[in-house]
Amino acid sequence: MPRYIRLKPGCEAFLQEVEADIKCKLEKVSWLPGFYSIPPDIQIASSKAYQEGKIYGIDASSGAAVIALNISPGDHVLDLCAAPGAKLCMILDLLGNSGSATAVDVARHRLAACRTMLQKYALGDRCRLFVADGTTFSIIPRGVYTESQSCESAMEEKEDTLSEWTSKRPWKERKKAHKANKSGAPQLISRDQHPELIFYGPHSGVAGLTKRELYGTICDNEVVSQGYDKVLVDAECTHDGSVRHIQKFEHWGWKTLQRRVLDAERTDSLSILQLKLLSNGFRLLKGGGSLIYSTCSLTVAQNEDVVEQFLRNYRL
Ligand SMILES: C[S@@+](CC[C@H](N)C(=O)[O-])C[C@H]1O[C@@H](n2cnc3c(N)ncnc32)[C@H](O)[C@@H]1O
Repeated sequence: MPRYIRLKPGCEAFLQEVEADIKCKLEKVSWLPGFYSIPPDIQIASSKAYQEGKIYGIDASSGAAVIALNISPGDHVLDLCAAPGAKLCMILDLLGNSGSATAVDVARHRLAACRTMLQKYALGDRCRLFVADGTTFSIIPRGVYTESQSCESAMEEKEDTLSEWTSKRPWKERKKAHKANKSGAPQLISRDQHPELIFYGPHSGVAGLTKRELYGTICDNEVVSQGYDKVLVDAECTHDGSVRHIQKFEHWGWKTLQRRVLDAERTDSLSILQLKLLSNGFRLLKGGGSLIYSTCSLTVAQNEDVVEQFLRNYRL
């Protein structure tokens, strides 16, 4: 199985330099712009090109899911299960200097890794990251504006206006994060917890909004005109379609395959989660927009069945 890399747009002139750096020839993937295949034994993590953010390690199948979104300039894109962020980086590269991307993930530590990746590739300008449950996430791209406001509440809100992002968090927040880190448990947000904004870029549309505008909700009818142009639901799954993931069972022991991949209770609850994520992603989609549902599983239960059930629910 070959491995794949994606060249950062604008770095095409460095192709030969990258080849010399990782000591192999890059084979262009004809159907996937910017993608190249390399032999499986090539390690890119220690290369200069990777460390300088000229190349990304990303599977061709991940690239295919993003290409299917058909991103156009100015699109507001929602990535509902975004961490660790390989597809999000590609979305932001395709958006360039227009539109915005909103990335959501239920796992704080995974989304924090995504933030690090955005910083490495200098892609955070038009992006905002929310730790939130994608099955209930309700924040629209540009904020909810309320027309009739008393003078007093307008004053109060002015004080609540979000200024430019700073990585300096109030000590209470830092203490909480430190405590959670120390416990070693995965930091997952619950369904009814308020979304937590852990990063936003200067052109993400957040700075200047009041918290009420940012977190305000609108009715489903209004989403038709104010929702996202493109939604990616790259749902949590059993990863059985990833050869590299399945190879890890050589190390974990094949006996654990039953528990990790084939367990009926786990796959049933995953299908329910997948359907909820897909339905909520669709709820936030603008009229005429496009949604891509993807998984890295090959099971019918996590793909065709979920989509079929979704279409039945919406009578589509
Ligand atoms: C297949 S991974 C996504 C990979 C990612 N799109 C990328 O390209 O790097 C699935 C992600 O879904 C997240 N997830 C699981 N349940 C979720 C939920 N209820 N809401 C939002 N994200 C969820 C997991 O934390 C995990 O990061």
